[in-house]
Amino acid sequence: MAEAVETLDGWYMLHDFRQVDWTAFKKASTEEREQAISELNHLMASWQDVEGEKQGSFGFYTVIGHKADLLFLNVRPTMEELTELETALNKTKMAEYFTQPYSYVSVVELSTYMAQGKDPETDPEIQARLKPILPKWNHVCFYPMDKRRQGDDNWYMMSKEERVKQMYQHGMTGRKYAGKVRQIITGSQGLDDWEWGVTLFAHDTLQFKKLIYEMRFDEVSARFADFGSFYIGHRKEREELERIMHV
Ligand code: VOV
Repeated sequence: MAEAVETLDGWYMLHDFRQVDWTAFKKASTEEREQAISELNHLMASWQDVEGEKQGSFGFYTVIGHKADLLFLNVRPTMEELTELETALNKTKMAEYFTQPYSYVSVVELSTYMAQGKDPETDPEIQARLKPILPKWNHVCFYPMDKRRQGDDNWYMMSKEERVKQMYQHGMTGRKYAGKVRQIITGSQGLDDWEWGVTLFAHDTLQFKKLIYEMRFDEVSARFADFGSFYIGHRKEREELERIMHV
C-alpha cells in the first residue's frame, strides 16, 4: 500500500506577479508618478525590514515576456500576513497602474524521503530551509507542478520504497548544480491550483535550462511530472524602482 510521506512545513510564500499599464502610467502627471513610486518604495522598505528582523523574506524582480512585468516575492510565518501585505500593495497609488496576471500561494516544504534522524525543531540547517531568506542571486525561475495520476503512471499509488528510490535519484541530479542553482520547493496541495511550486535561483539563467533539461530524464520527472507556466525574473534592488518605473 502506498502511504503519504511526512512533510515538514515552514513559512508561507506568495508569488505576486504584476503587469504595468504603461499607457496609463505615462498619462499620469509627474507628481502622481513620483507619489506612486515613493509610496511603493516605502512599502518595499517595510518588507525589507521584516527580513532584517528574520520574520520573513522579500525579493523584487523584473519579469521577462508577456506573462508579467514584476514579481513581488514574500515569505512569512503565516498566510494572514501574506494576505495583509498583498492588500497593502493593492491599496497603493501604484496599484492603480497594475494588474495581477498571476499569483501563487504555497508553503515551504521538506519531504522526509531522505530523513536523517535529525530533530527538525532544533536542527539549524532544517530550520534555515523551512524559514528561508531568499538568496540574493541574480535570477529567479518559478513554475508550478503536479505529480501525475494516470494509469500506470500514478505517483500516489507507488510504494514508499519506490518513491524514495526515485527521489534519491532526483536529489543526486540536483546536487550536481550546487553553487549554480538553489531551489525552494513549496507545497500547495489544497492551497493553490497545482501540487507544488518550484522556485529556483541562479547567477546565470542558462543554468535553469540545463538543470531542468537534465532532470527531465530522471524517472520522477520523465514519468510523473506535469508542469504549469514558467516565469523568469531578474532580481532588483529596491533603489532601482525609480529607474524601472521611469517613463
Ligand atoms: C537545485 C537542485 C535541486 C536539488 C538539490 C533538489 C533536491 C531535492 C531533494 C533532496 C528532495 C527530497 C527532500 C526534500 O527536500 O523535500 C526534493 C524534493 C522535491 N523536489 Fe527537488 N531538488 C532540486 C531541484 C528541483 C527541481 C528543478 C524540481 C522540479 C522538477 C523538474 O523536473 O523540473 C524539483 C521538484 C521537487 C519536488 C516537487 C519535491 C517534493 C517531492 C515530493 O513528492 O514530496 N526539485 N528535491
